[in-house]
Amino acid sequence: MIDKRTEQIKELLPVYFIMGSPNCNGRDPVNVLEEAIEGGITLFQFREKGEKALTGNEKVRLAERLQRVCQENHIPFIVNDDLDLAIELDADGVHVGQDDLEAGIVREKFSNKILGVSTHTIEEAAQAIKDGADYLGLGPIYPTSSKDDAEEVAGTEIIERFRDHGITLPIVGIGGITSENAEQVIQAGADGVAVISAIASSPNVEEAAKSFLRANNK
Ligand SMILES: Cc1ncc(COP(=O)(O)OP(=O)(O)O)c(N)n1
Ligand SMILES: Cc1ncsc1CCOP(=O)(O)O
Ligand SMILES: [Mg+2]
Repeated sequence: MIDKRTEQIKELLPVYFIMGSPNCNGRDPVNVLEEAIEGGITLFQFREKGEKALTGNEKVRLAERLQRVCQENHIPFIVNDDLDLAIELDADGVHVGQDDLEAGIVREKFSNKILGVSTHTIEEAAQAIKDGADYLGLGPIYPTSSKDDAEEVAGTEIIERFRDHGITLPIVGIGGITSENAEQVIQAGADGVAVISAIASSPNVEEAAKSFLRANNK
């Protein structure tokens, strides 16, 4: 039986927008986020990484501004990697990968919050599920220029493989996803798509977000 929490998490995943200041082409990330919300994004992850990424107090201040926008619009605010920041801000959740803090430790220290885990193999997924993950991030599905240390491109086959192994946890595909290929990701068995550049770098952020909603038939 699929429980209520799983259903609630699935509802959040259709258009999962991820960004930080390096992804916004010099624009104020607050404006970019407001436009993406206007376009219908369903979840937001603050990922302050890459060239000229903010650190220390500046990072915290930006996170607070973005969190406020999320709160005003009832969009859950997820923090990438940084559990201390998530605890400090009382964020709605954390996303960790295989090189980050162990998911089990995050679950212990940040119980009752949303926990997302990046996995690339069935074994990693089994461990993430044991650790209490709420959803799995699978990718990169397609080539991406938003993550220097990305693993090899996995294609939509990785999603089909996880589903064929009986993994029923909510899944979001990530990496090189555009409104043109998003439907294939959903058809492979994902509950949503996680997107950086196709929304953050778009000349029309609101329209870009809307185009993902259409691709997901939402
Ligand atoms: C939704 C989602 N899925 C996967 C990732 C990638 O996480 P990770 O492998 O830890 O890489 P970084 O994003 O930390 O560079 C993600 N952030 N979100
Ligand atoms: C964070 C991350 N993890 C795997 S691919 C990726 C980058 C996704 O960015 P884009 O949507 O611009 O390809
Ligand atoms: Mg990480």
